[in-house]
Amino acid sequence: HPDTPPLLAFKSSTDVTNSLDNWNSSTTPCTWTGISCLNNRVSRVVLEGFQLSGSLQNLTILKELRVLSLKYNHFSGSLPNFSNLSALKLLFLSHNEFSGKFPESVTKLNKLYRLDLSHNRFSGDIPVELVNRLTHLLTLRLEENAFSGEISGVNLVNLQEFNASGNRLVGAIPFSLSRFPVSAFGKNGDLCGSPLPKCTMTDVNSSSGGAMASPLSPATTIASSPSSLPVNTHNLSPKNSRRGGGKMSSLAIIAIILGDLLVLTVVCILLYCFFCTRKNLNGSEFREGEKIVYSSSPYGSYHPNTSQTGGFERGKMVFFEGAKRFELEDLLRASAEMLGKGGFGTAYKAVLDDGNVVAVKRLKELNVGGKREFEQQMEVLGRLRHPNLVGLKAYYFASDEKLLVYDFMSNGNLFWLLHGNRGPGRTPLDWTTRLKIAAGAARGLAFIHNSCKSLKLTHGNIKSTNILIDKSGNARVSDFGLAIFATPSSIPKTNGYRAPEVALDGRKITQKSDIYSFGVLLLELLTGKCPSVVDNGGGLATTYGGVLDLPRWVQSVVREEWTAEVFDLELMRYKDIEEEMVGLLQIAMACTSTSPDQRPKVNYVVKMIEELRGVEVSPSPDTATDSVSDSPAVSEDNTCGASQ
Ligand SMILES: Nc1ncnc2c1ncn2[C@@H]1O[C@H](COP(=O)(O)OP(=O)(O)OP(=O)(O)O)[C@@H](O)[C@H]1O
Repeated sequence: HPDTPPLLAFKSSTDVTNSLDNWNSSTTPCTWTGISCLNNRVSRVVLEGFQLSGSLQNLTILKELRVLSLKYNHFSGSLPNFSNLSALKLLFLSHNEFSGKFPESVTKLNKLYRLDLSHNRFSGDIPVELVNRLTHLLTLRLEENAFSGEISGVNLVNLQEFNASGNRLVGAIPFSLSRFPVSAFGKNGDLCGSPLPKCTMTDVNSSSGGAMASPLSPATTIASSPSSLPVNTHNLSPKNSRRGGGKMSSLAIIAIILGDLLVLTVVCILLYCFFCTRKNLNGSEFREGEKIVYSSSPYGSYHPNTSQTGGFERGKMVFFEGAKRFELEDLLRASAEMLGKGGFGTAYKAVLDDGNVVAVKRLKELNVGGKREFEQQMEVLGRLRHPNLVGLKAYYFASDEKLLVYDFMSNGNLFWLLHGNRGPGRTPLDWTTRLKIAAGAARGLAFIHNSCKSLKLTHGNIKSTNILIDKSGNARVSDFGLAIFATPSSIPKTNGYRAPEVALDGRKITQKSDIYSFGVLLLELLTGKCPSVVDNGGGLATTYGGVLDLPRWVQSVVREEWTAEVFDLELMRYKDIEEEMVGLLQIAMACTSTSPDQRPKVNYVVKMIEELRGVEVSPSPDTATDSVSDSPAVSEDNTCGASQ
């Protein structure tokens, strides 16, 4: 095994008491005390309190290492160069006797999200600029060392846990750290600013001997972005601000003016490009805020006093019970904005003159069949009313135009919540919300599956863009029942959610295949990975038809007994949720069984999800009244009635 030699060398140089007695070359290291593997490479070394001493040098060639925890040992000296351990996510070295400067090589580990160097003998300045590169960092523990100098330039927005008490730090506490308790800064040289008392002239003077003498670090002095300035203005008294004036502040002013001019120029160029592009756009469909988006449709020349529109047949607008009525003309007059294009057509948000907001789906050429067939299907769909479904309010049918009018969901879709804006400014999707969405979507699907026993209704296209979030934050399933109109191009055979029997044998969509898609959706919630794109990160992805096969990937990781590895990094910040995450993972894996017969029925799926936490993931009390539609949920018989 490639990792055996470095591990045995590590044992021989550090394990004087022979605590690691089953470490020998006759077995694979994956079975040794404190070692776990992923894809047959050592991914985890957890040796806490084993009385080990000496150096970590031999561990630095374990390239696949993700977790290294050596708390409560007697390791000493400087840390070796860790930059080779580029997969490292968790590094716990507390309660040892490490010394020397802050280990700069650690700041190159850009996947790191927990770093604990506390209770050692590290000293010297903290290289703030380098530490700021660790943008994923959730934990930074440096307490009980001998670090000195300033931390005023620290800017780690994602940090959940921070402690620098028991050091020799001085100067202002930056704004990004001011949310941590007083205890995180206690027993230091002379720190000041929130949460500690305000900085005074003396604080500034006393810290001026350090390497970063002024609380105005060079980086913040030249920043023209307002976000980096409150750190200093917030913590300094006006007197101190004046003191920092003179040469420095005129330089700063010039830098700010130049920066702002640059920003202004870029904005002007962007605006110019934007308006030029809009001018050149062919057709009106893509223009936001325009009165009529359907101008390429026959309605462009519709005359209200005749039943014909420029040679086209005038169709009829059919409303479902409880939906507020409006005329087709109202819809055509509405200002509209395109929400997106899907396999079945284009969706628009339309604001009617009376302020009512609806979503209009303009179907493209589909396998709609005749008018009667279309109407029958709409009658079935229009009667489905449930707090976890997006209600179909009305439809319009003419030979050349088919429109579906839905309640508009103001909080976007699950795809965007999970994958949108994955970067520094992202708001993470917390675990409770994920669980609530999973439960809501399961209930919506259950209502579809149960609503008409004789028809065995299916959704046919479960995926994260079809799980919308209403104004109360509840999940609502949309786009149900359109799959029967699908043409080969409207739903790709392999979109990551497709059950294998449908994708490979072309068998028809069933309730069992819906359950498979729902299982993939649960995996998407758990892993944060997008099933409909090729995953290029890490070489772990198992793909078929060019897209990530999320169930197969998860199974391969779980088989390696490294279940924790599948969960979305974003979820690592929440404590005590492992049990619920593993519970939901088991449900997802049952739903994505390759054999349709082994997949659970939807009622059972709902029950299992609800039992993960109980009442908290139930719909909020105001859900029922949140529906834009006034009509109550209909009975089974009503749903079947129209289509039989
Ligand atoms: N009722 C609605 N309220 C708010 N947004 C909606 C509504 N219906 C659809 N959308 C959004 O409009 C966009 C396009 O939706 P659409 O259903 O046309 O395509 P899709 O979901 O990407 O693919 P498919 O056609 O395969 O379902 C999506 O971002 C979707 O979330």
